[in-house]
Parts: sequence; structure tokens; C-alpha cells
Amino acid sequence: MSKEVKPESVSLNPLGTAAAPESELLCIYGTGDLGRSLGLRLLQSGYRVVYGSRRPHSCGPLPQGAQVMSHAAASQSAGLVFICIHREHYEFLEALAPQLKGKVLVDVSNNLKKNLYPEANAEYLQRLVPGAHVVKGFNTLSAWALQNGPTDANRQVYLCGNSAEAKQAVAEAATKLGFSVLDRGSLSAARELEDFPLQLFPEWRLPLRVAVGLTAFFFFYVLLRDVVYTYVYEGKDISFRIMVSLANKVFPIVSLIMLALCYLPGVIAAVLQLYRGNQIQAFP
Ligand SMILES: NC(=O)C1=CN([C@@H]2O[C@H](COP(=O)(O)OP(=O)(O)OC[C@H]3O[C@@H](n4cnc5c(N)ncnc54)[C@H](OP(=O)(O)O)[C@@H]3O)[C@@H](O)[C@H]2O)C=CC1
Ligand SMILES: [Fe+3]
Repeated sequence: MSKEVKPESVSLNPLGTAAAPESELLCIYGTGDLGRSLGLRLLQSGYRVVYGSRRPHSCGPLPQGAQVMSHAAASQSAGLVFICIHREHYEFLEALAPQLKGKVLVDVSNNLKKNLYPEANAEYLQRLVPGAHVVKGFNTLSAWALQNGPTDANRQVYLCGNSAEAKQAVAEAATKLGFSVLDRGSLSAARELEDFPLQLFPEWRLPLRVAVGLTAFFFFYVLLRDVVYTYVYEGKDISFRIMVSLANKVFPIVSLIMLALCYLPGVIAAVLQLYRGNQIQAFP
């Protein structure tokens, strides 16, 4: 269940009812999946949201309560602008540089591959709009996660940027949305943040190769030992067994070896540690 977050300072008027102060206005460029999910969360967290869009009159359904305008008009009264647009469409922001001067721009973008571009997306954005303070962040969250609010696996927001105040402003918004913020330093860390989402199972190649290699080895071993041997020495053709009996032998063997390869180093380390040290001492 989503919890309603009230604006920070709520003053009571003479009738004793709460008069909420005007909440902060944030701007989002781009009305796509991420823009909409982020807008919804910001509205739920007590912000006012204005979208900047190429087509303010025909951009499809937006979260209730959000306004939508042209890019230039939308960012006019907001200090913080989330750029929820793919990097390849960033060029148009160069023309908006005068309007975006002094504003905090949050670059949420990701790439499909590592090293696709010579510089990080956020650094490119900073180059296009030199007068703005670019902060990289939120890119490790999916639109889905944003919409559903923070869960245990999706609680962290990484930020980096050259201006400490700009980072602080973004960190405040992230905290208000319920995320915990991890500061990763200056904008030169942007590339590292952009690579994060591409790093699911970063070391999958070796285990896959070991599994394929072991499967091939044991398949031929069992084939020779069971089928070819029986055929040569006993004259019986049991090749019909290849598909079932052989697979039934090969897969358990490979699984057990893989499991052993996973656990054995830990067991050996534990034994060594028993004799050579403890968990505080550095491992020999
Ligand atoms: N979707 C996700 O889960 C995540 C997305 N991201 C990042 O967020 C950014 C947006 O992603 P997502 O919302 O999925 O993308 P979408 O394609 O859903 O939306 C992108 C939006 O960008 C605007 N746009 C498209 N082309 C242009 C153009 N030529 N010039 C100006 N604006 C344009 C459009 O808004 P309009 O029509 O209003 O102008 C469009 O709705 C990307 O950089 C992505 O890497 C990061 C983390 C997760
Ligand atoms: Fe286990």
C-alpha cells in the first residue's frame, strides 16, 4: 500500500485545519515509460509535476495532476529537470541551453551496450548544456520499480555529479520518494553508473563454458563406454539409449561437479581458516 507523504512543514490556520504550503514543482522532459512512472511517484510523494514534451497536446495519458507544456515553458519555473529521453535524442537540448542555465538536470539514461559512445551520456548532456548542473542518477531503477515504490531489492539510487548542491537537491527528492542515496562522486563516475544495468551476471561466460565443456566430455565418455563398447565387444546395438539413459547419466554428473566447484573452494577456505587464522585476520 502506498503511504501518503505530507509536505514537510504543515502549518495550522486559526480553524485548526492544515494549510499545506505550495509544494515544490519539478519538471520531467519526455512522456515515455520512465517519465510517466517517475511523475506518478513524484506526485504521490507530494511534488507538483510539469512535463516538457514535443507534443504537449497529444502525448497520451499522463499521471493525474501533472501539467504538460513545451520543453521551454515546462522548465521555466522548475529548478530540477529530469531528462527522461534516450541519449540519441539529446541534441535538441542544446538549443534550450539558455533556458536551462543554472538548473539541475538529472540524466537517467542507459545504453544498450557498453562503450557505445565515446563519452558517458551525462557528460554529453553537460557538454550540450554547459550552464546547467548535470547529475547522473536513477538509471539503475526500472520504470516498473519506480511505479511500485522501493522494495528491498530496489531501494538504492546512485548519484554522481560535479555540483554538491545539485546532488543534494536530487538526493532530497530521491529520499522523499523513499530511496536511499549512494553518492558515487563527480560526473566522471557517470560511465560506471551507466554500466551498472548492463552487469547482470557479469561473470557468466566461464561457468557456461565449464558446463558446456563438461557436458560434452561426459557425453562422449559415456557414449564410448556404454554404446560403442557394447557394440564392439558384445555386438549389441543400444544406440536407442543415447537420448534417455545417456542424458540421465551426463546431466547429474555435470550438475554434481558444478555444485562441487561452487562449494569446494569455500570448504577448503574454511578448513584453512580453522588452522591458519580467523575471520578477523587477513586470509593467508
Ligand atoms: N524504461 C525504463 O525502465 C528505464 C529507462 N531509463 C532511461 O530513461 C530514458 C527514457 O526511457 P523510456 O521512458 O523507457 O523511453 P520511451 O521511449 O518510453 O520515452 C522516451 C520519450 O522521449 C521523448 N522523445 C522521443 N524522441 C524524442 C526526440 N527526438 N526529441 C525529443 N524527445 C524525444 C518522447 O517524449 P515526448 O513525445 O513527450 O516528447 C518519449 O516519450 C532513456 O534514456 C532510458 O535509458 C532508465 C532506467 C529505466
Ligand atoms: Fe545453496
